Amino acid sequence: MNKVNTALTIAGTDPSGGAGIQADLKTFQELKSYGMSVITSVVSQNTTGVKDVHHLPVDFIKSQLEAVSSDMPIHAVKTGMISNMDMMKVIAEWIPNVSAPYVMDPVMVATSGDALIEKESRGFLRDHLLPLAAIVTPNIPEAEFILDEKISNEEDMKEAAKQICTRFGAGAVLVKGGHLKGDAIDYLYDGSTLHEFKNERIDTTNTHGTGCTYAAAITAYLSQGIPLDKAVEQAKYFVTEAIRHSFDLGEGSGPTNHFALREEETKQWLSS
Ligand SMILES: Nc1ncnc2c1ncn2[C@@H]1O[C@H](COP(=O)(O)OP(=O)(O)O)[C@@H](O)[C@H]1O
Ligand SMILES: Cc1ncc(COP(=O)(O)O)c(N)n1
Repeated sequence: MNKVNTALTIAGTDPSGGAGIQADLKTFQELKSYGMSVITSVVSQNTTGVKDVHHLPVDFIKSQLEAVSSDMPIHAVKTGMISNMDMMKVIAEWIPNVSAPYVMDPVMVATSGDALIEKESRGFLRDHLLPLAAIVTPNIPEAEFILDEKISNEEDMKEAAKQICTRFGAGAVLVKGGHLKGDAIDYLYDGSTLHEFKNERIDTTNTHGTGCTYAAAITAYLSQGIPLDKAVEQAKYFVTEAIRHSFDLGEGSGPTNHFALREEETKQWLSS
């Protein structure tokens, strides 16, 4: 019998394929986890920004969650865009029934600057979903909102990772430094140890969906039983290569390349 590890994403969509559900499923597939998805909102967006949003009825989100969990094993689960409090409540009630690591990407604003969740629901996300997560992956503006403090440098990022973990109760916190200048550095605090993940900053504006892709890669590796610090280390490599080999598609911030590792492998194979 074929054995496979499964990963579920609960998020909004991106018809241009670089972010949201589409980025998550591509990443799961590349990393050889069986991908499954529950859609929260259908988003009319592309590399230039969000045009329109259609929220699915909460009962329909519940129905999708029940359909997948009543039939399929779930080895890791990730959430992305959850637009409002009613959706958050349904998901927060459902998550504890799944005995699998939960990766929370606290999506608030897209790279284009468009808001993806209601402003007044951000606090609910922090207070009710974040404590359920094995790992939460805020970028700098998201970490600033969670703590209500400014984050200007690496020392602030390290402190923010610790504070979010201890004050709000996530199992681990990965503060991502994509929005600072200099090297692309992220800090993971797992409740006892601080880990640094550092890569050179790649000179590109093609960063649409990087946060989704990174969190999805962590989810895929966790679904395979890889320990958290290794899962983040490998996911950092995956997202860096996805940015390095990103595509100049669309008029705005282009998408990352989810099959970049295959290109690297092919190059290594050809030169060996
Ligand atoms: N230009 C870049 N070159 C290399 N890595 C980057 C670049 N921009 C972002 N990253 C990395 O991509 C990941 C996503 O980070 P970030 O942009 O902070 O999140 P988000 O997409 O949620 O805003 C992080 O590992 C960050 O360090
Ligand atoms: C449905 C959905 N979810 C998340 C993002 C954030 O993407 P980014 O990583 O570019 O901020 C997005 N643009 N759309």
